[in-house]
Amino acid sequence: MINFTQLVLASHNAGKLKELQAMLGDSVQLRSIGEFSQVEPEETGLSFVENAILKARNAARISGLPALADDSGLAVDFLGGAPGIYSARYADGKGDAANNAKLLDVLKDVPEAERGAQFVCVLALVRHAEDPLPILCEGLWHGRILNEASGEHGFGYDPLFWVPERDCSSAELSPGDKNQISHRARAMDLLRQRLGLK
Ligand SMILES: O=c1nc[nH]c2c1ncn2[C@H]1C[C@H](O)[C@@H](COP(=O)(O)OP(=O)(O)OP(=O)(O)O)O1
Ligand SMILES: [Mg+2]
Repeated sequence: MINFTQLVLASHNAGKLKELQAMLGDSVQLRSIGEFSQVEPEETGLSFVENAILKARNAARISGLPALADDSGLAVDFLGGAPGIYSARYADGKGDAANNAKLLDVLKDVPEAERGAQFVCVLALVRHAEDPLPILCEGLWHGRILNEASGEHGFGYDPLFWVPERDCSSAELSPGDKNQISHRARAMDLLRQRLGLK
């Protein structure tokens, strides 16, 4: 069993760091790749898995530490799974508010029954940059896209994502509640099992 006490998180997204560190607890310290480099790798893969591995390898190479990457996004049924791996770049890199505005606009005449969507999270863990056997864990979270933003917590598309099991938006959940049930929580649960942390 590999014993990780320090991992570099291959992400420049502060929301992910907060959530993943809260899920891991004190046994593993996540260090942000921002401590080592501000340069973000180009996400050239065609799948969440490819982009997660690419980001993890890049962070391991730069930091010299084992690296965890999170590639995630929102797959909207009506849009055939878009924006998917392009979720962060949906409004051409203009950020979360612009991404959300674009999604609301694209779906503006779509009825509730056709607004189903999933958050997707793939976690990739590599022991070093050339690791031939990355650990991969996936989590999905089913919900639907609201007609307007609601809630202040979380990040990204959280204000637009209706969570049926809680009858509120993902941004209306407390951070602790979101971390129990989200796509990221499900992927992290599998990762902890794989690492023997539970
Ligand atoms: O729990 C979530 N709640 C709301 N939105 C979320 C969530 N999880 C992913 N998302 C959205 C944010 C971003 O639009 C895209 C991830 O894109 P993704 O490339 O994986 O992350 P990123 O560019 O923000 O940071 P980085 O690549 O440095 O890890 O999906
Ligand atoms: Mg990204």
